Amino acid sequence: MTSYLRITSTTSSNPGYHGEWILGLSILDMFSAGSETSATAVDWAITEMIKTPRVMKTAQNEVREVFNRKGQIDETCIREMKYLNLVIKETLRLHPPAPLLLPRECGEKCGIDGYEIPVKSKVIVNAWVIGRDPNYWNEPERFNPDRFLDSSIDYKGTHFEYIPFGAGRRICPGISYGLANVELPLAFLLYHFVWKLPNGMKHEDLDMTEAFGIAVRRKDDMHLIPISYHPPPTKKS
Ligand code: HEM
Repeated sequence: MTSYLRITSTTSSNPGYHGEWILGLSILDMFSAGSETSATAVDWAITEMIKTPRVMKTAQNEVREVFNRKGQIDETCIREMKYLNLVIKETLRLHPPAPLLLPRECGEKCGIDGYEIPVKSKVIVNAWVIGRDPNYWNEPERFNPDRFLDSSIDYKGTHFEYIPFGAGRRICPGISYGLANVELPLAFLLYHFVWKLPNGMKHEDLDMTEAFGIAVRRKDDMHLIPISYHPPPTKKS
């Protein structure tokens, strides 16, 4: 996204000024890089929770407890939802929405695992495979948010076994905004509805096939039945 560099190197007194056009591009970057990735993460989080009802129940209990206690539903409550945060971390481990990050060019000759990587080689880092590497993760294919309990591993690109937002100078600049775009919709979906599979379908039979693309979504849309949740009446003092 060269637009970020160029916006600082041009001024309105400059005859070649393209500031508005570049700003437009930056905003377009935000929408294109930010919406598909966040939507994909919400989609996979719901899918994994439907497949693992214990996790759905725990997350839903937490969200309802916080919202009902606070008496309001807004982003200030999200910080209290520790388990929801674990669910999102685990979702991004198994389903990093941008699984191949951005391509890199090798700046100097180096070696990885006995392979010589010549200078100027294009290098693609597979965050999807790294997140499922049995050398670093116990039962890597299992959706288990508890693995992040008491763990210092986070999204900031310093734990190379977990890089859903990438790492280094090209790390995603939209981490906080991206997470908010996942946390809030998920909290609302968990708060307001009980989710059921249609036609007597069992959660064990859920199809988890992925569709290949820049963002890796579910191959087929998931159909769920939402049943409205009615909060308990508040006690009058
Ligand atoms: C759950 C949400 C998101 C995920 C998982 C995600 C993931 C990523 C990843 C993996 C990269 C490549 C990093 C690398 O190669 O090291 C990236 C780049 C980028 N992301 Fe995000 N992203 C998310 C949300 C957002 C949002 C909300 C925005 C904007 C507001 C955004 C803006 C960008 C931009 C502009 C880049 C390119 C950075 C560059 O060219 O150096 N992303 N993102």
